[in-house]
Amino acid sequence: MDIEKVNSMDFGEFVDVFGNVIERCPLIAAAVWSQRPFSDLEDLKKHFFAFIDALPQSGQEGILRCHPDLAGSELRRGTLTAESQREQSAAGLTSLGTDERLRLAELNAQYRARFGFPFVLAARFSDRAAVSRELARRLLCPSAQELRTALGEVKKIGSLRLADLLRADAAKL
Ligand SMILES: NC(=O)N[C@H]1NC(=O)NC1=O
Repeated sequence: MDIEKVNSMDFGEFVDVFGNVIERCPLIAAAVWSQRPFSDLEDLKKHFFAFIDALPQSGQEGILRCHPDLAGSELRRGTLTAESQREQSAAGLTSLGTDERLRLAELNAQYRARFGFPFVLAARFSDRAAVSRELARRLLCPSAQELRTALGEVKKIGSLRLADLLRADAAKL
């Protein structure tokens, strides 16, 4: 999809297409639409990220809380968004053995109890061993640093989703 196509989208179409660039936060796409036209993909991405950066800490933590746990109950129940399902599957989290799943669940619970939001990691840049390792490592980080790290991961996830959307549509042309 070229940027002219993006710039020509009405509000409803834009939110339909870009509403899950940031997991379960269509409000961000709704706000970004008002800032069109965009010069290119990078510019579009910058608007998504600037919105996140401008939020107060409570809003940034809210974004993190919209993310499902990695290898958590939503994956087991089949209620993940299509994007999250693909990402967790790519990291091998859909085929964990019981022990590994329970260990991740325990680490996820400890992380949430410590920081007040779920552990977020761009699963497509990772694999099942690295997810546990990172989770155990980040559990020990100071809160302010951890908020920054987690928001960086949200941006990595968003970048990959935006790139997919623009590429996928190009393939159809
Ligand atoms: N908790 C968490 O990191 N979830 C996200 N990570 C990812 O790559 N997709 C998600 O839904």
